[in-house]
Amino acid sequence: MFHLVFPPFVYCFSVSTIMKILCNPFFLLFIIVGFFFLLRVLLIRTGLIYVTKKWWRSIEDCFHAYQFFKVPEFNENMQENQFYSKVSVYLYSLASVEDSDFTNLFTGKKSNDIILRLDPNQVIDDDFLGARVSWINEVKTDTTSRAFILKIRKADKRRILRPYLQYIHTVFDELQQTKRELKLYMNIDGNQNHNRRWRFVPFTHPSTFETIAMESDLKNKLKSDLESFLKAKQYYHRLGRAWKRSYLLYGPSGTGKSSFVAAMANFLGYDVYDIDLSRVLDDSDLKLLLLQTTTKSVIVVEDLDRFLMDKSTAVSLSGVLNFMDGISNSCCAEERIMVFTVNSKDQIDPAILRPGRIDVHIHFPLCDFSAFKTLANSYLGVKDHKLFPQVEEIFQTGASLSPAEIGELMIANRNSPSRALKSVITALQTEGDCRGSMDNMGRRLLDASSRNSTEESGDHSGIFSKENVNTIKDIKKLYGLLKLRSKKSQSLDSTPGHKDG
Ligand SMILES: Nc1ncnc2c1ncn2[C@@H]1O[C@H](COP(=O)(O)OP(=O)(O)OP(=O)(O)O)[C@@H](O)[C@H]1O
Ligand SMILES: [Mg+2]
Repeated sequence: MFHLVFPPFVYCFSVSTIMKILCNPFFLLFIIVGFFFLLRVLLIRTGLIYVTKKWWRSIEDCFHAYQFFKVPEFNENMQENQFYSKVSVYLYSLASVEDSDFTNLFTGKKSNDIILRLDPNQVIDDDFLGARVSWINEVKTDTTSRAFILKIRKADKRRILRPYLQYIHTVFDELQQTKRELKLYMNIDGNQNHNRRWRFVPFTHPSTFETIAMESDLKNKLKSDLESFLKAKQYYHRLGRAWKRSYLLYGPSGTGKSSFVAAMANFLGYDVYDIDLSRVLDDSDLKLLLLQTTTKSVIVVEDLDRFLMDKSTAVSLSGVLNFMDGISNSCCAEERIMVFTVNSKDQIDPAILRPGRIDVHIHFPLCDFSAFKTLANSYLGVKDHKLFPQVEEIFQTGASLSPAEIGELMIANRNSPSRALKSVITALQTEGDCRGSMDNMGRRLLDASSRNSTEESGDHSGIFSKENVNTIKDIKKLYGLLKLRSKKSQSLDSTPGHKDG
């Protein structure tokens, strides 16, 4: 038989003493705090906290009346609602997007950037002046129309709505100043969707004025032309003119016209609207597209001459003219640059080129020795080389290639500048000489001659017609003559009376 024997001090705690300790408020407080601490740890560790918050919120929601404000993506004229874009930028800057239950992840502008995108009908919470508001990313699958819905408590509305909307404007402006992600808009097939005609992707073209091989004087002139355009809002308004400027880029294929458009957009920080004329239904569809562009944008129509000559577009000449004039209308007038690219001005109707429709004509020639040196510097990191004199000599014979062709040769041989230069020399001697043939050299001569005659007399017919250019010998003779003349003239021929930008 065993007996439990406790140490003597245990017998000191009588039941009444234990009761006393339990009823001690400090002990009770300690127990309660400890309990809540453990509960919190449990909720957070297991993620039950989120479930609890959701329950709590739905209970809370039952005791409040809410008001809803819709911010649609387009207005009734199908023009983009600027406030929608602002809300979008604002919401993506919120930490709650990162904390939300579900978010889409996409590659950003740089390949190692990751950006978050809301799912259709996803809800994002925000706090403002102690009040909680929610945004719903409404996407209707049947109409593809999108909107943000602001949900705000009626009790808070009077106090916070206006300052909150103002706050969104301010945050947007600040974010725009620090980083603006440019967009490249492309028109989608007119038959597919009559409402949403533009689709965009981030505009990531790396071309800048520094990477374009172009006569430095001309480049500087163009830069200051754009700079003064940016500052000329008051000036244009005082004249009662739309704050816009139109450029015609003309020259053979691969001479940098498209790259220049990208450089312009990057320089101005403008979005690009690239109009594919083959996807435009008719003249009024083209106007609708213009109507749906936003301010601070470069609107580009590439290869206009090809479309008009091949008739591979449903848009007529008068449609194009109306489109060019349409930008003067108040609805789509502000802060827009319009750019048309063509291979040659010869086939273009003079009505398109008239002052007011085109303000600045920029010629993109095939490579000369100076452009070649710029390319060698940027593609190969070579400022001077023992093969340069040989290259210069070949250029002097009239042989030439486009910057695109020379660039490709340099990229392919970028590990060995000597090999790259040798391959350029070989190409100039073989293919470059072919440029002296009727098809290419003749075109260049006609291009150059029409440019000179345009600048000097306003006559588009050109001094040299194809019939006059018969033999390579003739061509080289004429080319030498033209080179002398073209040295005197400039490639930037701002239309008289339009030096206002
Ligand atoms: N002047 C230039 N300076 C630097 N790179 C150039 C230049 N011209 C062409 N390139 C390079 O050649 C390639 C083609 O140029 P781009 O597409 O701009 O020519 P394009 O004149 O628009 O041709 P196309 O008339 O065929 O559309 C680009 O990769 C570009 O980097
Ligand atoms: Mg192009």
